[in-house]
Amino acid sequence: MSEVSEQLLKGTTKEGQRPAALMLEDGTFFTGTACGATGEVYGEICFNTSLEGYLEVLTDPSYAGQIVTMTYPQIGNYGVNPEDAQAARPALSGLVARDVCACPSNWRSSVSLPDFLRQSNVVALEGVDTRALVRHVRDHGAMRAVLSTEDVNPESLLAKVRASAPLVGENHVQRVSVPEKRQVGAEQLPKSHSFAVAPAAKARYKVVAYDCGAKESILHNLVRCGCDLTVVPWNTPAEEVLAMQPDGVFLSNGPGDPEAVEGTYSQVEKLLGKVPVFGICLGHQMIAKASGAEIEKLKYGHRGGNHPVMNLRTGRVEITAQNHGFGLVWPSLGPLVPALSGGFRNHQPDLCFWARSRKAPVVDNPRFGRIQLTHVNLNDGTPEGIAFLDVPAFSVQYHPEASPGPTDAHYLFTAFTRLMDGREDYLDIDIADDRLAGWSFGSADGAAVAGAVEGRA
Ligand SMILES: NC(=O)CC[C@H](N)C(=O)O
Repeated sequence: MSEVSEQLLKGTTKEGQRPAALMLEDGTFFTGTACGATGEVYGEICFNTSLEGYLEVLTDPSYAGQIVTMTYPQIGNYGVNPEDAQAARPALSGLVARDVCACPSNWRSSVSLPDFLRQSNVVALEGVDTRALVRHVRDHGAMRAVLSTEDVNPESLLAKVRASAPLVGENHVQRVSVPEKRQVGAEQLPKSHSFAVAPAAKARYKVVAYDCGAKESILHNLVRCGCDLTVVPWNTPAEEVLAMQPDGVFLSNGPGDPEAVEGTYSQVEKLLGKVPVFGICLGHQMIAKASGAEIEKLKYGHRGGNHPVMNLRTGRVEITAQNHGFGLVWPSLGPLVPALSGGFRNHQPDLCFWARSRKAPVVDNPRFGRIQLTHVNLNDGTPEGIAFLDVPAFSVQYHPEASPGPTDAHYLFTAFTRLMDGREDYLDIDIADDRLAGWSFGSADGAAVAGAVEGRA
């Protein structure tokens, strides 16, 4: 027991449920009860602060290799509606929660969360003091963890977690990408799509989407904006993509360490400048890697539905959904272009600097010319969006599709269609214009917006 932290936190147990335990690699130990599948799983411990959307989190392929803790204390209250799932099955390693509801009340629900976890073979633990766990990760950083319903012995769990593989260096993308190409069009859109108030725009853009573990809602948003999608595996050669003569290429989100996804970023390097490119999250990191940038591992990442991001071009703050553990090192993209950067020094953004500046600085990238920093996270000042000024490409680290989360950043999908239209002002979109894409921000008149979409198509 000597190696095991003093902080042995006893969780609550529900009658009739099997005991389960979570051990972190630094010896911090939590106990509670099993509320999903039984077994023993390994992964990097992380936490998500969304108040709702647990099914979308559970089925987001970007969580492969991670044990996710939900900070909201009651999880499962509204059950599980398969139409909200982001992939056919969960890819995460395990789930940790304070209290999981076995008797949901919701007309859309078809199964309770514990039943879904068991059917999907997700090992889950409840009864944990998730506030203590999250504070620990926040103070000490992301680390390896083991979650077990088979073994609750601290010594043996500690030995096992210390022998497990770290997230860094491992390619998790290859196991969540599509095995072969598939088409996604309006017929694949779910019948009930929260916030969508109009039918999908007529398909006008032929887009090839690299699937590194794409969330379905990202693909659906692209379709709603008028994209006819050919979804291809993560390592599809650029030549094959260009031979399809697409109007644009999309790079999806995805799990794990971006450094390990050379199969994608080496192809992106060959696509930039030849076709309009848009990337989200891992897709953004792929574009950065293709441009020779450095990527850093964040202390404990950003995961939730309430992260403020400033659009440095407009000065507008968006409340965004986030899920990433790595980020771009902005100065590594190239030397600053002082004439376009308002006299700022070229350093990694920090909160005070960017909150005051509201300038979108530009660097000169040796491979692709001028690149502008378009978005920063206002919680910690990290870079969250870039736009290339000499080739048609842009990307964001956060999630305009939300799912779960607010839809403030939906305009980025519309921006992609404008980029494919060859518009220079593609990024400078007013939310009112974005409503033409058939998206409600809580107050839209559905009929009027639907009419506008018909007119546009
Ligand atoms: N959601 C994502 O695409 C995550 C990207 C990457 N795996 C990260 O953690 O930073």
